[in-house]
Amino acid sequence: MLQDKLKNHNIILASQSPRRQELLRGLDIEFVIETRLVNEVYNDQLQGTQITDFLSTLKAKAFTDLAENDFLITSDTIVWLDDRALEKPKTKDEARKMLRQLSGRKHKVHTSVCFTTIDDQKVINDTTEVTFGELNDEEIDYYIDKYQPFDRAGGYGIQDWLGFAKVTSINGCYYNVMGLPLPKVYGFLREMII
Ligand SMILES: Cc1cn([C@H]2C[C@H](O)[C@@H](COP(=O)(O)OP(=O)(O)OP(=O)(O)O)O2)c(=O)[nH]c1=O
Repeated sequence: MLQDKLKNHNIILASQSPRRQELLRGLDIEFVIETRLVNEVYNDQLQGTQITDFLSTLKAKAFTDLAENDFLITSDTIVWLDDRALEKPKTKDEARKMLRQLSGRKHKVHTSVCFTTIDDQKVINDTTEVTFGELNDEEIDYYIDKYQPFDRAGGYGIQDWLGFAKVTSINGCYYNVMGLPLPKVYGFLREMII
């Protein structure tokens, strides 16, 4: 089993996201959490998964002191709509604007995961299509005030009220929307860890 092979490795999840921590725990893998400050800036020529590939790799760059058996996992998620990335909203107005844009439409959620060891680095990504029903202003304000989605890409969490009430369909991995494409991560670890 993967769990036995992983005993020789020190898995580090470099993420402050409570969702990512909870999701990785779901794979029954032992890991430690270590976060470092990263300035998440990218070239605006990048599109879709190019952005998340770049940012997940950038998050790994802060770890210049990996030990022999360290296995670092960094990740990034964006909402992609009308050829633009919706990241985490900084203000209530920004969140409101994002949710109005997402209302009644289909968008993509891209997540990349970067795996780094002392002498190797690989990036995988996954894309899920999410369709929202119509959101009115009362619902949008209720959601923002109660759930404060400022730490969630696109200003929403599929795992909370808005997801329950308004996501009418998804095409692809649910966990990818929450921040980690778990079956892909598990498959990758099984292949890579010997
Ligand atoms: C779309 C969506 C995003 N999210 C979250 C997952 C990520 O935490 C966040 C996207 O921001 P990220 O910049 O990918 O991650 P982060 O800053 O939260 O954490 P870290 O860089 O330390 O790993 O949005 C949800 O929880 N549910 C959703 O439905």
